Amino acid sequence: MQIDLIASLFSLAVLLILMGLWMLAASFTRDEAHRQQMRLWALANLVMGIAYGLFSSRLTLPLGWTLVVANFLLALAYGAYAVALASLFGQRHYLLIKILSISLGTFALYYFEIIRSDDSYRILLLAGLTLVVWTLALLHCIGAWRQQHSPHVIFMTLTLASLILVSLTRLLAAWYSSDFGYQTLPDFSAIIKTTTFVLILAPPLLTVGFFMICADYTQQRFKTLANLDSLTGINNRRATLALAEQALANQHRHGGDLCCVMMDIDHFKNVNDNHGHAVGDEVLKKLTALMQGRIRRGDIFGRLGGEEFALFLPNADEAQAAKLADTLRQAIADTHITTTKGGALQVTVSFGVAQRRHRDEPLSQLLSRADSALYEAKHQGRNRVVVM
Ligand SMILES: Nc1nc2c(ncn2[C@@H]2O[C@H](COP(=O)(O)OP(=O)(O)OP(=O)(O)O)[C@@H](O)[C@H]2O)c(=O)[nH]1
Repeated sequence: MQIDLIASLFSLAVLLILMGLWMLAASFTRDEAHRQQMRLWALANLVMGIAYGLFSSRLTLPLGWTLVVANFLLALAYGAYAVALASLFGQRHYLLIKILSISLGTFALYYFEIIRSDDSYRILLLAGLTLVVWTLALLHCIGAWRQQHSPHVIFMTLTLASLILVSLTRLLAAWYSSDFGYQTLPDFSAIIKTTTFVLILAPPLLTVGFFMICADYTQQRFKTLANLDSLTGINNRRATLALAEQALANQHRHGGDLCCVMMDIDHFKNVNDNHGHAVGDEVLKKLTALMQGRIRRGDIFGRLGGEEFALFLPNADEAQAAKLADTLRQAIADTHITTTKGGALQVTVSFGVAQRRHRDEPLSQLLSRADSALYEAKHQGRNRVVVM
């Protein structure tokens, strides 16, 4: 099979520029959390498009300089891919290693292409140094894959692994062949044909993979946001009750105790009326942080709405739950909450505790009993714990 390499390279250049523009446009409409990474990737695609455009015009432009500039742009674009990946996955960038590899590669290119006109060493060095950048990109993907087995991260990992394999093959081929080069394009060896094919295919595949990972992340972020209370950042009512249902189902299966603690800030209306709604919001946030710092990892804590919170304690009986509730109550009562408006204020909280009576008691009933206990605490004068 004869491959028209020049036409393939030119088509790839056009494809990459179009993909870059598409990614850039998409970055404006997508979740802002990944906007910067998408723009960096888009820029890399545009740069890579220019690089492949230069490669395709190698027969019309001065060959040596065209190769040096095009390969430099290519390395830069792959470096940007790796940085965008690291940033998307929230990992270390290893910027210094990436910059060093790209700089060394460019210098080596210049030296072997312009000064010594030695194609074998050019390919050898370029393969070696791009290998470093691709390996880092691969490590970023493996790191992300370990945290979550997303099919798109696996796709990206496999594409990068193929690139690395191809790069190694070219490296070995360059090492063992003396007249290795592209000048006799239609006749070049099967190894070069295959590896070039993979190299050409990789950037669009990686771009699609990157876009899909961004889409996955956006979906996950929105899912998480839908479960969080926007003011305090803890579970909202829906998420709290869903987690509580899970805890009840676990208790049903494995046994053990389970308690529900309902809490409500006392006379919170006065805080709003006397200090303003913004201060009320600050109080809600600070009290949430205070309580969150004092509960166990496996406990389920959430804001049911307004100034009402719920805490579900797996493997805790009534006495333990009441003890924890009283510790929280005391800690809150002792805290002077400083607000951005200046001055400190103190609030108290009432607590209602109920233990699940039997393994079949539904959540609604447990909540209702905890709520009655809370009502009783308010009725008895507030700032207290009542067990139902
Ligand atoms: N700042 C702020 N206030 C809120 C928020 N949600 C509910 N509130 C206020 O919380 C107050 C609740 O008042 P009430 O239900 O009368 O209860 P309370 O004043 O705490 O009195 P008791 O519960 O009987 O001790 C109302 O003034 C609501 O406007 C919020 O997100 N931010």
